Amino acid sequence: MSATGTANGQVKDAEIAAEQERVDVAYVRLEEMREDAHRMLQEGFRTAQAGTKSSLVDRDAMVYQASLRAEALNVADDGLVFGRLDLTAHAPLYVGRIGVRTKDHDSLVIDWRAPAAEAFYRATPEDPHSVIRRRVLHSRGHRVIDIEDDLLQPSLSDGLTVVGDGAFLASLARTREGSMRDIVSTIQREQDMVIRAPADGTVIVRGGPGTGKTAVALHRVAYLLFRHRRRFGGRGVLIVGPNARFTAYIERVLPSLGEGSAVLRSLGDLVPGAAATRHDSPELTRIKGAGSMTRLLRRAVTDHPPGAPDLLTVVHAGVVVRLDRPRLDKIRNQVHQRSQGTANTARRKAADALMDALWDRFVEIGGLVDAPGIKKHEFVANARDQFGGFLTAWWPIRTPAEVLRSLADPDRLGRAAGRDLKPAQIGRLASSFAHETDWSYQDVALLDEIDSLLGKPPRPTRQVREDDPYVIDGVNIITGEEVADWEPEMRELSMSIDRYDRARRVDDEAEEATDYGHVVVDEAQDLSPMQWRMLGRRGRQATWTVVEDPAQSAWEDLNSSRQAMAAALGTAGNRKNVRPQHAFELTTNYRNTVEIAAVATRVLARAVPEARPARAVRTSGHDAAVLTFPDASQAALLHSARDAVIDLLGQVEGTIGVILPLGWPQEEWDVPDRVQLLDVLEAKGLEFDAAVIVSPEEIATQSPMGLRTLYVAVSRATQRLTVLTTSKEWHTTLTED
Ligand SMILES: Nc1ncnc2c1ncn2[C@@H]1O[C@H](COP(=O)(O)OP(=O)(O)OP(=O)(O)O)[C@@H](O)[C@H]1O
Repeated sequence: MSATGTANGQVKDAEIAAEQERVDVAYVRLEEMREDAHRMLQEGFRTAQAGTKSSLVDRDAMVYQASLRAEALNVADDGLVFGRLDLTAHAPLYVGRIGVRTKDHDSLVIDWRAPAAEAFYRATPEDPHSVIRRRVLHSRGHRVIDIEDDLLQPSLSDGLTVVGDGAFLASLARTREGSMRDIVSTIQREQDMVIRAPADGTVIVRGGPGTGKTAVALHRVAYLLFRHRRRFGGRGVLIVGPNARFTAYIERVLPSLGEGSAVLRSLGDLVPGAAATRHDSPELTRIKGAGSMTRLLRRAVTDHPPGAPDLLTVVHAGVVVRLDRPRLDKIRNQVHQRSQGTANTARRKAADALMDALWDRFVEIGGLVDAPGIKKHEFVANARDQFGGFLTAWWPIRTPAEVLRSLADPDRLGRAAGRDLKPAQIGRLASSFAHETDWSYQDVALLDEIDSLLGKPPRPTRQVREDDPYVIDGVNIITGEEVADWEPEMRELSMSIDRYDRARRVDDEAEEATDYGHVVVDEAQDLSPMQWRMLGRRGRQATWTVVEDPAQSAWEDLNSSRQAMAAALGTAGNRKNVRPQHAFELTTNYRNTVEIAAVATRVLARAVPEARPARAVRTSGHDAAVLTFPDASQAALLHSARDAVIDLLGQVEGTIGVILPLGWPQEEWDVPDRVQLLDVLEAKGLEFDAAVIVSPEEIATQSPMGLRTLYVAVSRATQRLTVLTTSKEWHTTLTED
């Protein structure tokens, strides 16, 4: 039965009041659960005072679990219950942010991720999953303010009231506050299929702008951590987005779902100690991102390091033994070949090889005639004392940053590049590495590659090994570590320090775990092969969720990138090892109004003629404004953009994004904080209530994938879009079908 007319309001109020009673009961119980969690936390701290080592470990685990729980319970306090299902053969079920049970373990609210909640998202009139009526409860804090019903089996609905007036569509039109929100109460069926897809292998999600790819990927993380906590909670979940602006935009979603344990990183800050601050030019991006950089970097790591000596001289029994540069180079090459390029780890091998070569040379030049009967180990013991300093300079322990900076020398870069690059490219690439203070996004992937080629530096053992041949005058010349002749108690102490260090390293940011159980990659269409290699190293055993829209790709050579992606995900290679892959497509655009989507579709038709646009569902009655300023200068266009912003400030309440071509000045405007100026690459994945696009003609032509980048720009707005162009032709392109 559908309530109509003035009665509608009263019926609805009565229904809301009834739901409120039910919700209040859940909140009372939630409060008790929070008290329990706090008691557990305190219990944990009391155990700490008891003080034995094993109780400390128990304490840590207990406090950790209890604080996670307390956090999740706090988060659930806002809009705890958001759904109700009336079923054919079961009492009504309530769906909420977390599961709530009575003291006797009867279910009051089921967690949205639990199997029983699936029907809330999946049921349709064609496939009702025994649901008669689905009801969404909209709340503010503890108060239910609106309800919206869907009747799935009208023939069975006797006695059920049906109310609602399109609150879902209305919720899509809400004002944006600058950061993304969770969508638990309104997840759509096709989105739910992705969120609950099998945990094995790889899930690939494609869809146009605004189809909820990012939202869905984040909810999938919450789902996986809830259903497979042991598996994914232990090894960790990594979420990677394109840039720091984007990670700041999405960082509140998981905490709002009670999930604080996933690691969120941008492509620019995946490598500890190297934060990217800029994008390279399209040409340099293409060079640095290409898979052939692997070869170049391997050669750079195995080359003679800058400043390394060209001559080793030792004197034994009056015999002068020399190893010159060609001999030294040969030794270096052999050691690298045997150690497969992990240069830092190979220092001990290098020391051994030098010793062998010195001895061979000593014999070769007749040393045994001058010092008859001398044994190799005597010669070696003597020679070692003389070559400690040489070894540190000739085989230095290097950092990735030093190696990359060393390629600012065009000769060195030319040697490393071999035939992979043209001379002009070498010059431009070399000067890009001369930046002293800032790395580019692509540089970060190169640093990571170098890190894997260098391997870990030899680790100090903190144990005295008097018999270690490389301990000279109390210093281990391989690791650089000082070793005193410690008393046994000291040895004991040093070992426990070591244990402590290892334990601490787990939550030390600089040494964070690099092999995750699950990796989520957002905006994956933009990744270069080198970036895929960087991600692959963080998920060697991982399952993956990859989210992308090829039509928004800024990366030119999608094919090479696809191969690198398959290698990272373990979906390439022979059939036996191939991990299963589940592909999904999202088809509804929840962000743009129909009017804004129409402009985006016109750009898409030029950028990727064969692509199918997603379907926008919300009409606003406001067409996009495409304003033409023939022959306007950059300054004049920026001035007009500012005027457009001032107009928009009166039209929308939330955020306004001014999207500029790459390299345009992002000048200071005297405008409220809700206005942001950014370049097109920074706009990836973001959304604003209103967007102002400046110079589509320049965005479209300033890189080979410019049209696709423009497609990103025009699909950011939820309510209003203004475009400023100097070109009549672009005016026509954007306004006429
Ligand atoms: N089921 C839903 N209920 C309510 N809002 C939704 C739903 N799905 C998506 N949205 C909203 O639509 C907007 C776009 O979602 P999202 O940013 O995840 O899209 P996307 O596919 O990642 O877009 P892009 O490709 O442009 O990065 C967000 O504001 C999101 O909250």
